[in-house]
Amino acid sequence: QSTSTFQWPNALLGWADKQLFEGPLSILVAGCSARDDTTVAAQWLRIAYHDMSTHDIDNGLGGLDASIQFELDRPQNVGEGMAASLNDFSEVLINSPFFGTADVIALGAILAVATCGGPFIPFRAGRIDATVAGPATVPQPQESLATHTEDFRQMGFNATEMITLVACGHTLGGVRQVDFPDIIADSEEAFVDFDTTPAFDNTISSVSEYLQNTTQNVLVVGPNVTTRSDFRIFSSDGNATMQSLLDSNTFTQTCADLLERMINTVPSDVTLTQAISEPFNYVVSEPLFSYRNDTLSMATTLRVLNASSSATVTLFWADREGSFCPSTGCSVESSGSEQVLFDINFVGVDVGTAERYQFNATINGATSISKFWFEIDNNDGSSPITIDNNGAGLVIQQDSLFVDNSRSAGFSLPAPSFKTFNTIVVAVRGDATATASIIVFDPFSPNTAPPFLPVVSTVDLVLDETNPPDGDFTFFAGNISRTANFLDLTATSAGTTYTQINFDLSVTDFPFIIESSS
Ligand code: HEM
Repeated sequence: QSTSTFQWPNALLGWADKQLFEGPLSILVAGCSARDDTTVAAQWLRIAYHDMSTHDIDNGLGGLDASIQFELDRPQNVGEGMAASLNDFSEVLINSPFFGTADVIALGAILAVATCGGPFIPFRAGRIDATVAGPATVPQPQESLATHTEDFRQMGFNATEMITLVACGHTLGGVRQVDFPDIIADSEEAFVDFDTTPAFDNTISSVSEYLQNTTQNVLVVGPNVTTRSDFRIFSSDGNATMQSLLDSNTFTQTCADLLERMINTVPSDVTLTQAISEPFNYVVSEPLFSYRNDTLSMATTLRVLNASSSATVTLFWADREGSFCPSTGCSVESSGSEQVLFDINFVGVDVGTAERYQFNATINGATSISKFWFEIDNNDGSSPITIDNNGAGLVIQQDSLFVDNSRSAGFSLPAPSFKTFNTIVVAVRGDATATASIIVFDPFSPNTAPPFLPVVSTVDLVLDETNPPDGDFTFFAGNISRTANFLDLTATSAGTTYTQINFDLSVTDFPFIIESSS
């Protein structure tokens, strides 16, 4: 078993891998053409820097914490790209109870740099979103070199690192006339790019064009001398740092290191996960259960990196007492597989191939399941590989409370309501005297302008008249938004409370029922 696979369950690492390698942000940011209203990469990098700029190394507060959502009315955060980026991040609906907007901003910066041909910066997740604005500490172009040097020191970067970080940032995008009419007077010019290539590079870039005195960067040569902040910063050490960045390997490597430090600048009480730079070897999706006629069904998938085309993959499980039951067949071969689409390919990052194997296990309802594991036989004479969570197995925390995958459904109501919703049916081991509720996490924000905050609500479930008791189970139901992606379940039955946290709704495959008016 590979060490590049995390101990299951780990909702944060699983989600971080999924959003980095298979998530929708790569599709949204793909392409790095000259700056216009359709290219988003540059503004995604800028927002990460502005959000990080609230860090104060002296007291450990601030950093990349999504406080930018509450700071957009400040002159230092002027820019149409700011609200637009937050809108992009909100629309993809990838926030979750443990993966906030700050993680999405960091991920956006990584993918923006990659799609423009820059280095692929490893991703750490686990940032904590601020709930209020941070201090007003983002440097502005009209401020002095001394002010900027002190601002960057406070963020954790010395004077040389300041020069480099600005040069790395200002190889993408440029200045918008509507945002900075004092810098670009000509209202006919919508954008003035920092350099003549949209790419993240130094060959024809902010660095070489600056040193050759051919730069068009308005923060270097703009008519307004007061706002030539890049000129003051770049020349502050007699161009020594800029000269060193002429070497393209130095440029790429130094930018990779500093941008990584930038996006990982977080309040000192925040602990980030391990760095992820390649997909985990094996990823197991949320097991989906359903109970019918005394039988428990479990569906799950296993993603295998660089899978062999001749592989046979088998799911095994142990019953409630922990025993394995070969005679009654506690194992099932995968029902099929599909090639994984690594969306990160859209930004030019090649992470190899993977196959996702599907499993549908039919489990004796009375003896149930306590844990499962997988075996991969490549059928090439090599020993089969066991995927068993470092020996512990993939443990089902309890089998007395679960979302019933085949009884839950999506609905679309006819006019005049036109409402759409999911009806979540939850199975509880117990009778009608049990109670059940769910905490619903919906990443869709009703706000039309930042902050785009997720909606978290509690729904008390009611006894489900359409699903009469079956075996030991009674069913409870409630309606939730179709964009909700995570649930915490709680039920109390005969004095015992059961819980299941972070149930991943995004992998469910409920039927969708369109009701007609007749
Ligand atoms: C003293 C420090 C800095 C100042 C005064 C400054 C100033 C500016 C200004 C005025 C713009 C134009 C924004 C607009 O019109 O929307 C801009 C754009 C940009 N800045 Fe900076 N910046 C600084 C440092 C940085 C750093 C450290 C980074 C990242 C590492 C960065 C990344 C960017 C990017 C990518 C853009 C282009 C945005 C776009 O095209 O939408 N900046 N900067």
